[in-house]
Amino acid sequence: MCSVPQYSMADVSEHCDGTSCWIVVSDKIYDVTEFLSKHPGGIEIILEHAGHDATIPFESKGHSNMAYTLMEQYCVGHLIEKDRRFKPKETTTKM
Ligand code: HEM
Repeated sequence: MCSVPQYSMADVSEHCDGTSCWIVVSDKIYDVTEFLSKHPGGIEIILEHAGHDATIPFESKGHSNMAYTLMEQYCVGHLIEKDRRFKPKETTTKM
C-alpha cells in the first residue's frame, strides 16, 4: 500500500476526459486512458466517471474476475487516506 504513489481526489479530478482519464475503484486509482477504446462496455460509460469515484457503477454492473485482473495493469496509485471511502483506515493501534 505504501510503496505506490498516493493522490487526492482533487488530483484525480484533473484527469477527466479522453486525453487523460483516471477513475477510482475501491480507493485505488486507475489510468484507463489507453483502455478506453478497448473497454467491452464502451468508451462513453467510463468517460461518464472520468476524474471521479466509479466504485459503485463498476461493481453494480458485476464485472468478471477477468475484468478485475485486467484493471490492475492500469493502477497508478491509491487515494490519500483522507479521501478513502471503502478501505478501512490504516491504524497503528494493535487490538
Ligand atoms: C479499469 C476499469 C474497467 C475495466 C478493466 C473494465 C473491464 C470490462 C470487461 C473485461 C468487460 C467485459 C465483461 C466482463 O468481463 O465483466 C466489461 C464490460 C462492461 N463494463 Fe467495464 N471495465 C472497467 C470500468 C467500467 C466502468 C467504470 C463502468 C461503469 C459503469 C463499466 C461498465 C461496463 C458495462 C456496462 C459492461 C457491459 C458491456 C456489455 O455486457 O455489453 N466498466 N468491462
